[in-house]
Amino acid sequence: MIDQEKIRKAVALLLEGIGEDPGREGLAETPDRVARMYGEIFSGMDADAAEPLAKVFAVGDSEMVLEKDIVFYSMCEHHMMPFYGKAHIAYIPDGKVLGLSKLARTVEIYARRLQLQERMTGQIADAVMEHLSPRGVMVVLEAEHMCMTMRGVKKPGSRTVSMAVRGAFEGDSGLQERFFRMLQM
Ligand SMILES: Nc1nc2c(ncn2[C@@H]2O[C@H](COP(=O)(O)OP(=O)(O)OP(=O)(O)O)[C@@H](O)[C@H]2O)c(=O)[nH]1
Ligand SMILES: [Zn+2]
Repeated sequence: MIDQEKIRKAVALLLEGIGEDPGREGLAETPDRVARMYGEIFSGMDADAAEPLAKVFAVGDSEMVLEKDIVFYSMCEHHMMPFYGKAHIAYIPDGKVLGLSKLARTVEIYARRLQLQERMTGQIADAVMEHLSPRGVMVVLEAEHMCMTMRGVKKPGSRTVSMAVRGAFEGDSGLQERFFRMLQM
């Protein structure tokens, strides 16, 4: 559970630490604003992917389903700076499909935490496997990390691509190629 009072105190201290006066007019409400903002951008801390993934629809035989270009914003756990980009998720149903919005809701749950891109990629794949039990799932995330663009090595435009495969996609380069072909369509 997010402790807004602790965040407010920490932000006031942070302002002092960078040499600001937390009491000056423009900053007076900043600790409270940041606490509310963190409540929003870390809302995934209190969320469980079991909830969006609980509602499924029965289907007969079905081919690969790809939900692509799901925009996400997350925060890297090393610098607490944003990383953001797109998630692409494919699964091969085994008699059940998800409501279309549910994969995007699952991405939101894992993005709105302090994250590592690779861990988030695996968590999305594992959640879909666990709750939908499809024949297989493949997740690709592409993102720009502000800790690499605004500071540090300063390489704007560089993107990190991560992928996770589970079930039928594991070791099946043909299926993985079909994923990338569908992504390009
Ligand atoms: N693998 C991985 N690395 C990340 C992610 N987000 C940030 N990083 C990296 O985490 C590393 C932290 O490295 P450190 O050497 O501990 O920190 P630093 O001195 O600030 O490093 P620089 O960013 O190189 O200045 C950096 O290389 C970041 O680019 C992520 O999602 N996945
Ligand atoms: Zn970082």
